[in-house]
Amino acid sequence: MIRQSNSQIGVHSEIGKLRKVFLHSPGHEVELMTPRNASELLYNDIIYFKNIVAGHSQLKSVLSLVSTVLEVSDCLEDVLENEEARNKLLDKILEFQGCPELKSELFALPASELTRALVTGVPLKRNTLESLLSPKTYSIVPLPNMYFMRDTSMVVGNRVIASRMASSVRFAESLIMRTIYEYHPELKGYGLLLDASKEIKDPHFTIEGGDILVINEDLLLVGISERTTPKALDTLVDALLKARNEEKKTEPFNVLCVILPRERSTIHLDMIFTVANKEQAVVYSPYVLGRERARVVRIRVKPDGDKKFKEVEDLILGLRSVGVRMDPIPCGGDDPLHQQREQWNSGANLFSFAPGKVISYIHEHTLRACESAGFKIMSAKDAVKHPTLLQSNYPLIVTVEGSELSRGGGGPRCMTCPVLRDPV
Ligand SMILES: NC(=[NH2+])NCCC[C@H](N)C(=O)O
Repeated sequence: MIRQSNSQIGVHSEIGKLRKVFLHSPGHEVELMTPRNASELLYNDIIYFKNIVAGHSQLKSVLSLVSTVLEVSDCLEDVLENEEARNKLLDKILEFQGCPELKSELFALPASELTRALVTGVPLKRNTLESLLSPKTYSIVPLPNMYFMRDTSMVVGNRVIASRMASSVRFAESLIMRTIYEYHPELKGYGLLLDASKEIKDPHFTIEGGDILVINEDLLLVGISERTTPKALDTLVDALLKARNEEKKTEPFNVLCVILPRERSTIHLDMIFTVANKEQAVVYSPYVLGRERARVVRIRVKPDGDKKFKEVEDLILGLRSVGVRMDPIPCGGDDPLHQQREQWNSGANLFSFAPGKVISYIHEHTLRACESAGFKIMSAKDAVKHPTLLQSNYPLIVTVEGSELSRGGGGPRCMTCPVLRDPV
């Protein structure tokens, strides 16, 4: 059953005024990384903890001024009080981590300690010859990517997608999110649009939130990438069709699929394209507009299930073909040198908390391009001092310190998972 008014879940755009958002403030789990395991843990480098905490808390303080902020560990702790939730989640995590013998010990922990154990990991006990000689360090691996909340679940329309992560080091994160959506009193009851988290055994079925952009009620942008497969997208399209038919929607809907290069800096679509205002998007021009631009396939789906596939010229024209105007603002400005350097550090990855109100890292050339496109720039520190300026009627970018955060591999959009936005 879908609740419409006083709905506690609902995302119908990338820019609607933010009401509720998930964050995870990075903790000890990111300090457990070493140069040896950084790349396996999906990091570009080991990072300096104090600086990422400082950068992230700037993000959180700005978002707290404009929206309810849900800390995922608080929500996890809440649901772990529920025995059924605790049981199911532990079974799933222990199964894929291959250590069911830890069940009774972990089950007995208070919710706060169990939360900590699940996020910062459980070291392998060296109490048998096998474990003594094992190359593993952990029975349950820590979750240093958890502050990239965007990827592990997403709200599309009034329903939730639990992701199937491409990398096993992130599996537990999506299982945690799935459990929160199923059991948390503030969030439960909305029904899953797609539970991809259960597809752990199928490597061809992966889908992550950084690849899904909700442009409007009838249009999704999806990256087909190292992280999101065509098979998962086909399933999502069918799930959307079914949900829309249940909701008695009579309009066709469109999905624009952007086939991304498989490079470290383009793991998700939101690394090359994010929406900053009603008709403006920050883009990595070489892959959106240039000669090396990504292929884009439009899928048009009618309520009777009829699907038409068509390759379009580029993403901006693809958007035009479905009635959406988006003027590109070039990440890094016009110089290919700055474009590459700033995109690598998540310069195209911005987060909108209202139409024309955006959070970005500090990238000089990208910010200058945004200024030329009509945005004023303000630091997070100033925003906290003068919060009324966030309500101004001009387009505004609030900057957070991201030089260390970005080395985890993502930017402001990656760190946020909107749960509720006002309609635009
Ligand atoms: N939506 C995003 N672009 N997320 C970035 C995630 C970065 C993270 N280290 C990973 O590789 O999974």
